[in-house]
Amino acid sequence: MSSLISFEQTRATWIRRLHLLIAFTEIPSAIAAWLLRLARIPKGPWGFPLLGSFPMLTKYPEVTLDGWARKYGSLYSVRLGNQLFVIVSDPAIAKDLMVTNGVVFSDRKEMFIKSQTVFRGRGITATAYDDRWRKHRRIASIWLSQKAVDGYTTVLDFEATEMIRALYAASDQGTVPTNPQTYAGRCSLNNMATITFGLRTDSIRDPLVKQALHLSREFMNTTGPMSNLIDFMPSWMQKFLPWSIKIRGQELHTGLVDTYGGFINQIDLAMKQGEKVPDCLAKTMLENREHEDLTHLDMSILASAFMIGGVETTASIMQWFSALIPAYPDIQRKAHEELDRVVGRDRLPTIDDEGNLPYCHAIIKEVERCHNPFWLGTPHVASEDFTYSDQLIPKGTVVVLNTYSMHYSFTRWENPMEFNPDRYINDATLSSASANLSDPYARDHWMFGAGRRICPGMLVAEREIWLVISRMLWAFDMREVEGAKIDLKEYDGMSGRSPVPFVVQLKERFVGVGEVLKSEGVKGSSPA
Ligand code: HEM
Repeated sequence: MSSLISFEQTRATWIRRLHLLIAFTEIPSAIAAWLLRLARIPKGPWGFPLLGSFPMLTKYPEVTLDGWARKYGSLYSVRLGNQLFVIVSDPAIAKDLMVTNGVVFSDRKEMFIKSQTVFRGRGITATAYDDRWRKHRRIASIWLSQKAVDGYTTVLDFEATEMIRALYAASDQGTVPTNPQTYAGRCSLNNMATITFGLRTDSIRDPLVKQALHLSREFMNTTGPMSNLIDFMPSWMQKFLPWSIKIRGQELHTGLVDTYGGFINQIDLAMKQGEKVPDCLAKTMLENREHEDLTHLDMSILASAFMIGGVETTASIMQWFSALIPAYPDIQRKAHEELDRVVGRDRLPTIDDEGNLPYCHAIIKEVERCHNPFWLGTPHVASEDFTYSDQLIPKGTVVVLNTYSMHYSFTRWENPMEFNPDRYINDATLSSASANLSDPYARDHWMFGAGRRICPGMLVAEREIWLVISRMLWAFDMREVEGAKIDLKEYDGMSGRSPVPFVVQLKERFVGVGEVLKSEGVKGSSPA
């Protein structure tokens, strides 16, 4: 017995040292995983309760969590450093916890990098479930409600056409292999910049495109929900150790405040000088700053949440669509046939056509199922002890929605790994409506999260994505470029995913595409 204790004690000491080693040196995950395996970490249905699973979760944590879900079931726990996580991989459990018991499961963890360093406890997404969150979410809703989105759909329409026209010009009748990623990024950026600041960029060469896309990419690369060991270390370690990620987080914070806080200052000055300022989020915040008690930092970070939450995300779906679709000529043919029949060749599809184009609508849902940019969403936190199915979820537990397992579920979908829009052909709902279905197994997908913290930008996101993808399908026959295979396995980003750089051949689908794009360009004008 005593030898067992001393063996366990020795082992525990070694394991503690091993963790310190990892913490101090941030050694590559593969070596760390090997070392932990040598230390014979105890495994069980509740994951790795004592030792932490960080090294197994650094690259594509969703894949590891999916493997564990298949082994341990739809509700299991994992410990990373000092933090307990519960991983939810089933729609009914997700609904029970995050929707039905939303009063308990709507808090956020104060992540050291995302919440404390980059967003400084602001920006809605990283805010605790408190009065500040309610206030900021209410202000954001003024610009994200159905009425607001209806009001600026002309902007979304204009930017989608602009994007297709720019791609048409760049690809030069399909002779120039083209990477659509920056075009998609600029389209989403212009939409959000118009809504947030009443401004837009004129071309992909505008310096703001580079700066804004860099900031949102850096955010995706530094704020993974399970990828920064520093987030799960004691506060003295966070404070005093020289973590490289800390410097990146601080630089990102400064970049956001300089860039987006700078626009707020310009708008403030213009308003004080009596100049006409377009209606936008920044103007709403400045007009209400005293009444709502908003500091410059509050406004800068709220604006940053729009410029991050609303750019990389929608752009990512447009990019995944562009990367996937060249491999499916039959699917494109079916979409083209539907577009010819319903829309014709004299005009572009619009928002009003969506209900009459079920196959194109299904393609979008299927892209979102197969390539959710946020596989692990933004985790929620239990604000009190909660017992579920006889298992205690202690206060402070981080609850992760494992959408990877839910989207690739063999129980819900036939051949889930296959890209097949037909599975959604009878689902005419928008995802924002599908999220309210009472049967959680009937929901289309979980890309926008769940419960009280569900993405408030769903309505605008869905419209943007529809306008761009339906128009790309209308205008182009998209093919892979010979010798430039598109990689769908690897991807960029820690918290949000987008494809690694690729090129496609964009051939005009029929003679006359250019004429329609030219005339639609004349019809539309930027409201910004
Ligand atoms: C494809 C596009 C988008 C995806 C996949 C997406 C996904 C998400 C997810 C998963 C969450 C966390 C939900 C949860 O906690 O359960 C979220 C929250 C949020 N999203 Fe989006 N989003 C998208 C577009 C947008 C847009 C266009 C905006 C516009 C400003 C936006 C603003 C926000 C904000 C402010 C939050 C924080 C909500 C809160 O914590 O209360 N998102 N989003």
